[in-house]
Amino acid sequence: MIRQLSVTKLVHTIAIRGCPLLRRGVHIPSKVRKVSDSQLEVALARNREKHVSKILSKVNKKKKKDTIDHTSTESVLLLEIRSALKYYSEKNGLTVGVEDVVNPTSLINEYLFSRSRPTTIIESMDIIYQTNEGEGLGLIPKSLYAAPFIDQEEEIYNKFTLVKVPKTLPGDRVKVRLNMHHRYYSEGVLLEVLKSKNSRRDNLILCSNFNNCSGCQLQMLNYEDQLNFKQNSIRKAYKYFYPQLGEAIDDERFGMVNGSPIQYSYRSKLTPHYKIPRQDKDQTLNIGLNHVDASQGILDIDSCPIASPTINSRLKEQREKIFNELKYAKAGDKGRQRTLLLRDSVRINNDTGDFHRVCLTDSAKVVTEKVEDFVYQFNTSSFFQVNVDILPNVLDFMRYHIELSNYSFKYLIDTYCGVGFFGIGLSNAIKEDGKIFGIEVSAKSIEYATHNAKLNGIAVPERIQFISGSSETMFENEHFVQAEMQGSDSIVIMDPSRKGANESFMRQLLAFKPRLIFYVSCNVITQARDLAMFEEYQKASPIKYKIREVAGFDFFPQTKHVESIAVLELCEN
Ligand SMILES: C[S@@+](CC[C@H](N)C(=O)[O-])C[C@H]1O[C@@H](n2cnc3c(N)ncnc32)[C@H](O)[C@@H]1O
Repeated sequence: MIRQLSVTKLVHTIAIRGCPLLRRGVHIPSKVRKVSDSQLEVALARNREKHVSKILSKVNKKKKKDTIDHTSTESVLLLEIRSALKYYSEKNGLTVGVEDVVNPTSLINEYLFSRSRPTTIIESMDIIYQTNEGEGLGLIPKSLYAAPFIDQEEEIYNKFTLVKVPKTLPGDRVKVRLNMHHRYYSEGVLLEVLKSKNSRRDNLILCSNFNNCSGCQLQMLNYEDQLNFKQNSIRKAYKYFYPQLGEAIDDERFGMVNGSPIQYSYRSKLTPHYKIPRQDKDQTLNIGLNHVDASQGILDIDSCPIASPTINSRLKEQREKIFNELKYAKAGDKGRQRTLLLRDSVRINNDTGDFHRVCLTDSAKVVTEKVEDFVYQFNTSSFFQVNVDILPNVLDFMRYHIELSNYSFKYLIDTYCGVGFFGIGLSNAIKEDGKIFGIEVSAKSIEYATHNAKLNGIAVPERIQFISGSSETMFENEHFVQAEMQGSDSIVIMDPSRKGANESFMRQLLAFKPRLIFYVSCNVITQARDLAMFEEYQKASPIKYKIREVAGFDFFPQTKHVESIAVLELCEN
């Protein structure tokens, strides 16, 4: 089959897959047709569209990153695929391994581009496994559909395609359309749930966009089942990345998830996006979140049931505004993607102390939040948790563990501190003559953390001090060193972003020897990896820690996400 491809698509294909198109007789510009794969890349990069080299470097960078990051989504999916096949094989007395689900290059290429891919409908497929991304996996014989797209029959004889389908559960029988094919799996789009032998309850789904929106994954489950799914995600992460914990992971309390006080209307921030149409006549404008089928771009949404009521009413107003202003879009802005900011904030009446919630849309405005008796202010680009209702429960959990230590702590060290949430929120949990240190890489967040300390009447720098810098530099910071803090008097909280901490931080943490450590994480995969690394360092050291508890908190009901808090205590020698 001869097909015209844009240079961008061609380069993308070459960068990702090698140059399969040459072998398949796809049209390639004559200037570069008779050259080797690498020459082709260079020729395209030098001679054709300006952005080609940019695209190549981006793809290469991603490839490079992926090869070293075992915690990337793709690497974890491969672990999940192995688990799914093992489970399926054991259940059915078969041996299906990853080698049996490999997609040949010709098949991958055939389904690469949304505009030209074949329409393949699988009328009936059973979902056998649920990944930690909340997607179902089903297995179909390749002979069912792949014969026209392969070079040799052996490539499909007795082979399977593993199909990943969002919004499905083990026990569902589904009708799907096949989309992109990757090396070990394919993407399926759910067309219909034919039958379910599981706890699916479609009548629980509150959102009319649920099937198409990439935001939520679990609305069809009752809340208890959602929490069980999340506990299972925590357990799987530890089994994959910290298997040394052994049977402890199977304990029924391990990773048990604390529910959110509210399961809808909890999100205090929403950032829908839209693309300004290129043509004046083309007034189709979708303002919303990504479609679950990536080839469909942005899904238009006019309300989101997990977002707060103030956000939803403001969303309607903002959408109107954008539609009305479309005709005034500057030529240079056409085709550009824009993000709409919707941020809940508290308005406090200084005379009465009463407060109510409003929704901000201007990124220059300052957000105010109230958790327990503390007030926090920050700019819209600073990090702050978006489910404020669950935060008192998290602080209570930490206070419980502090009390359990039966020790009067003098120091609280809040690493990756953002605008000071934990340091300020737990400031009463240490001795009156003690001190709190916070460190954070964003200088703007540190400005707000210091402001928040003062706002809440905590003496800066005598009682609390926030330092701008990378968390690893905390341990050599002059103020930190001058305070002559003893690890045995200290609690360290670490709350890194999704990529987790790093070797240097974990080594310094061990050397500092805090009595109690809270590792708060929005990515349990990197948390488990870091704690396994921490255990490795302990082997060469007399300092030993025990994991007192790993608990989940459901910061994002209806979605696949879970916050995991690991509590580590120093073992007495
Ligand atoms: C998940 S947020 C937690 C913020 C805060 N603990 C809270 O709950 O609001 C992670 C924070 O770590 C910061 N960060 C990322 N890398 C860092 C590093 N190497 N050192 C210090 N802070 C970092 C980010 O800017 C972000 O504010």
